[in-house]
Amino acid sequence: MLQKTLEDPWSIMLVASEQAQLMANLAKLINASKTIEIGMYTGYNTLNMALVVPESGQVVACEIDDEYVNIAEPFFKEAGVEDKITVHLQMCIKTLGRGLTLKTLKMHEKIGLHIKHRERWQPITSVLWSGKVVDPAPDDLTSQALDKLNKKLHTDQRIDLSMLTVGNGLTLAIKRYR
Ligand SMILES: C[S@@+](CC[C@H](N)C(=O)[O-])C[C@H]1O[C@@H](n2cnc3c(N)ncnc32)[C@H](O)[C@@H]1O
Repeated sequence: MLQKTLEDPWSIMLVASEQAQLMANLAKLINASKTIEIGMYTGYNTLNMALVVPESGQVVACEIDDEYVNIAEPFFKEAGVEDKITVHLQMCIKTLGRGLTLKTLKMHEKIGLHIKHRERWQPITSVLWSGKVVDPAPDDLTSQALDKLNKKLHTDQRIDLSMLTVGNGLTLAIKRYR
């Protein structure tokens, strides 16, 4: 899957392997049985999650580009985890509107979603966006959105935050219980 993805002109979108490994370990730590991937791309992290959730586990993957779904699905099958994965080929907002409650929630902020969730923690990738979040250009809406999200999370009293300089930046937002 990795090799196939690296042939794609947009392979820069691929999650960093050390991020994927950390998220898999965290998912194991909390015994996650359901995960959602918002922006699946060629399915690297979706497969990563499907390999760590239990047999009865569920991985929901949102993707709008069928080209990526077509790349991903044979690899899910080859890994023997296709029964755990449900791919929704549509705008993620439609899938998320179905009242999913999930223990681990990966939000790709480029999608521009603010998700209110009831679960404990949420990893968010690409929060550094190659450093462009430091001084977003006036026409760079993605960097502006990420900068806004980072600042919002930083002051949010409902969560504890860890922003890791791994890959393109990984934020772990952990809900406070008190
Ligand atoms: C940075 S890539 C995700 C990388 C991926 N999570 C991985 O494991 O490597 C973002 C993906 O989100 C998809 N996407 C963008 N907007 C979307 C939307 N509104 N709903 C669903 N998918 C979306 C894009 O087509 C792209 O494949």
